[in-house]
Amino acid sequence: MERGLLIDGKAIAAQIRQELKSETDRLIQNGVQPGLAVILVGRDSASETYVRGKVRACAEVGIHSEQIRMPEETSEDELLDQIRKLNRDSSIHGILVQLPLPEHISPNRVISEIDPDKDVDGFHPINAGRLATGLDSFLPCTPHGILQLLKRTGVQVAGKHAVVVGRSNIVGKPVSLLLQRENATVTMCHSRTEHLQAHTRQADILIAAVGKRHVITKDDVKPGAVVIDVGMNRNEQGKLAGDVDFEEVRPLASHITPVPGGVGPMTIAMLLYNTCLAAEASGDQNL
Ligand SMILES: Nc1nc(=O)c2c([nH]1)NC[C@@H]1CN(c3ccc(C(=O)N[C@@H](CCC(=O)O)C(=O)O)cc3)C=[N+]21
Ligand SMILES: [Mg+2]
Repeated sequence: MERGLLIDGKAIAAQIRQELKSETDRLIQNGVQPGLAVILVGRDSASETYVRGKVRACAEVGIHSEQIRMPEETSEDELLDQIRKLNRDSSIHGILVQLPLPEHISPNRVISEIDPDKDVDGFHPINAGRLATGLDSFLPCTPHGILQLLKRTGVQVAGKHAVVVGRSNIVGKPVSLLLQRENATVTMCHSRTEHLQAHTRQADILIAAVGKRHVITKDDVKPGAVVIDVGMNRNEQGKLAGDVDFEEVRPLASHITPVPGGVGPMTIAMLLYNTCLAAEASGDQNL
């Protein structure tokens, strides 16, 4: 049987970072160095790893980055104050508050406090609404990264049936909107979907964004499907596993993303992209 081609997110993300390096050089020559602030509240080892990855990627591309670490006991008001300060800081074009936040802080209140023009995650309700109504907006990084993987791999999206498993605000909902915008026919499935397999087996493009290790197995996939694995599941030892049973599904798939090395690096690349976009827009306003 034909083996599924690997969609190499690590390599495609490296290519995008290289493109963004030129963009950053150009912006710096015009007097604006893109700047990203990453706020991390509390200590969470997975979050620490991701934030390190973001900071390293910024340095590679020439984006100024600031890490703001706040203790676990930080109050919601203190965090909101920090965000307002960054909203006013003209050297910062993008603000990211690393999720999840401690239990006593409302992520919705926090995200809503970020200036929508600095919301490089694309999580602010203004940006979510702009995306849903077809206006220009910051695109959420993981969904945008998935679209870039499909585009740069030459996968045809228009007219195809995409099945999205998962309905989160961060991945499932926005990726379904982006796929529709690219003229796919989209089915959304979730934890309460009956006969899930009957849906996933119809997919020309299957997006697994469930958050459970290896829930998608070979019986869930139509032969020749393109399989995108958004899962980032860590076991007790911290080892990463996707939502897709990669070894089992790969032989059936036409293309498949690995975990790690698939969607994850693209999420960071698109964050850098949004930060450059924000810096560019700020420059326009200052002309
Ligand atoms: N406000 C906010 N924005 C986010 O974008 C955000 C967040 N909060 N909270 C956590 C999730 C998770 N996330 C990842 C980014 C990169 C990788 C990544 O680069 N993964 C590598 C592996 C990294 C490793 O080995 O741990 C890979 O898949 O190859 C993974 C996960 C962004 N998130
Ligand atoms: Mg503004």
